Amino acid sequence: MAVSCHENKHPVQTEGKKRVLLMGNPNVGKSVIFSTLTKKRVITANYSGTTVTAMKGDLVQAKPEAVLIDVPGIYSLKPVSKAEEAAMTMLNEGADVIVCVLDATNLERNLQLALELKRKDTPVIFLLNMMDVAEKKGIQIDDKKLSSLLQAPVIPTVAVKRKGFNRLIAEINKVISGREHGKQAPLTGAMPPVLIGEEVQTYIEYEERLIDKWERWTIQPITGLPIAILAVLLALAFVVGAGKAVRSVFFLPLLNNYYIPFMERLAGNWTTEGTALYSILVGEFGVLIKAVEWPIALILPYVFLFYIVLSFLEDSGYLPRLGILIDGLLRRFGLHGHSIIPISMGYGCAVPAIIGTRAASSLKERLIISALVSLAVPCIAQTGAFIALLGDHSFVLLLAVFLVSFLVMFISGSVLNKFLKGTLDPVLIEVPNLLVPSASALWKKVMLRTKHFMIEAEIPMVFGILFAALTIETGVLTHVSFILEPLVVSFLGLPPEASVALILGIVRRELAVLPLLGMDLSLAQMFVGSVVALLYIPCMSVFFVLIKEFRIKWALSISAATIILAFVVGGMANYLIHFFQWMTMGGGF
Ligand SMILES: Nc1nc2c(ncn2[C@@H]2O[C@H](COP(=O)(O)OP(=O)(O)OP(=O)(O)O)[C@@H](O)[C@H]2O)c(=O)[nH]1
Ligand SMILES: [Mg+2]
Repeated sequence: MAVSCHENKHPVQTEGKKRVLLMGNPNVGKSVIFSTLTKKRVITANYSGTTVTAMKGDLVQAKPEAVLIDVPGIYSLKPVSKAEEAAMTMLNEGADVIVCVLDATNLERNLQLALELKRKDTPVIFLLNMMDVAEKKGIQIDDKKLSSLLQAPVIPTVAVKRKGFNRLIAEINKVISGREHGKQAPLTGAMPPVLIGEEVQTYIEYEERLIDKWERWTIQPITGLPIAILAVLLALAFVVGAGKAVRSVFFLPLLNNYYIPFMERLAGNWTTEGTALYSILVGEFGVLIKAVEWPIALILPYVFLFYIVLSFLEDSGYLPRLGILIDGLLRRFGLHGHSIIPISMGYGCAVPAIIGTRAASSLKERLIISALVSLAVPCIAQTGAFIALLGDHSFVLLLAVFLVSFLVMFISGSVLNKFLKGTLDPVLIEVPNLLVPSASALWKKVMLRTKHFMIEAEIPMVFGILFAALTIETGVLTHVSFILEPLVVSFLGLPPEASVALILGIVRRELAVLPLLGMDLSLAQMFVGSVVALLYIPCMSVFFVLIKEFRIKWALSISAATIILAFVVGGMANYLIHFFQWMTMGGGF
């Protein structure tokens, strides 16, 4: 039996359990099925290339016990990206059964891979997913006929509503228990996908819905560009406006009126005001205060709101549409429209953005995206810190920091495109169906990401703050500031204590900005400090991801380039501001 021969092939990964592979084209619903059938939360989104590494989980209700593997999406068995290579590795490691998910709204294209998988020596169960969307688009599929043409079970499903899942589990159990094995003959002389499609599909007249109209409007440039501008502005207004409101109405009063006085009283019970311990606990960088104020009161609202917006854009299928509109612009710096997806993710956090580049088809493209995201795309935590620093003083300066970010991205992208070897493969951007995001899926994803942020941010933040408090109290910082003084004071025009931001910025990007909040800075100094922080070295987690994804050579080169650029651009900003100040004060010609 094929089952036993596979057992020997992968004893480690599946611990003797049966191995069920979930395969199919990108963006057909594999990860939704995986999350439901394993109770393991993985990220799903309405664009191709969401899953870039295989995920494993125990298949609930499987008899005998089985492991379900969510394999990155592939179009054919010839991999063109890192993610697709990972998919092929999973397939080559063998399986007891393959569950091949087909998108019912795109049957012909999906059948290409279906036929390739069916020619393998492993039983396949086909799922005809997205049946709800197909129905609304007037597509009817004769699943029984498809089943006889493919010589395998075909189960119509609506993954987001768990429709068809009982039958799926029953079919999987039949195969892995050995009851049905052998019934499936390998496919020989099958019809080409187009003919199968013609044979099993009928299109019926259907009334165009509003969402169908939006599908057209969002990609035609004449309507698409104003929609894109409106979408970006709305997203910005929502994150910045609602974030500020939540902070000032809820978090800051709670913090200032209750939390800080309480902690000060508590510290006062343990030690007396003025001692080093008191300062370390509740002073300028008091760990009891800043470790709550910074990540929770200043940053968390923005993180939460940003992930609502990003998840909405992801699940609706809007991002690839935006990608099509700015494809021409992105091609100037060696990228193409689909790169909008990792770049948008980078505005949340650079780590998943860099990992997400595994879906890209060339190393050059992966490197350019990763470099840009590490260099000039502020993560949401850092953006929150910019809003806290600049938002209350000058909205124009806040926009100016983002303008610098775009300029640096544009220039460094063009330079990298010129100097990095390799060509840009002509990639067709797949346009997914526009979907109305499900509120519960959206909520779960936002909570998952916010939880990750809190876990990732809080520990380094506590250590960073503790480090700052200790170095200030022991006087070490004064010595370090002295070494950095020519750079920080003379070149960047910042006060000497701003060196603490540069030191902490190594730990996390927002820590390169937050210490500036408590300093008495002029608007010019705030702007220069923000520009330096924006471009300054990627934080530690990003650095380690760069090493893992590329080689240490690239991680070091990207980090060195960012440090140099941060100081050069920051210094230039300082000199330019002073030059203009001098001119406007009558010193000019
Ligand atoms: N309406 C509807 N939406 C679905 C259905 N199945 C999945 N989706 C949505 O389709 C999108 C893609 O789902 P994923 O599970 O991320 O797709 P995937 O196959 O894992 O994609 P990759 O990881 O890119 O290969 C998500 O926005 C899902 O919510 C379905 O049956 N009906
Ligand atoms: Mg997936």
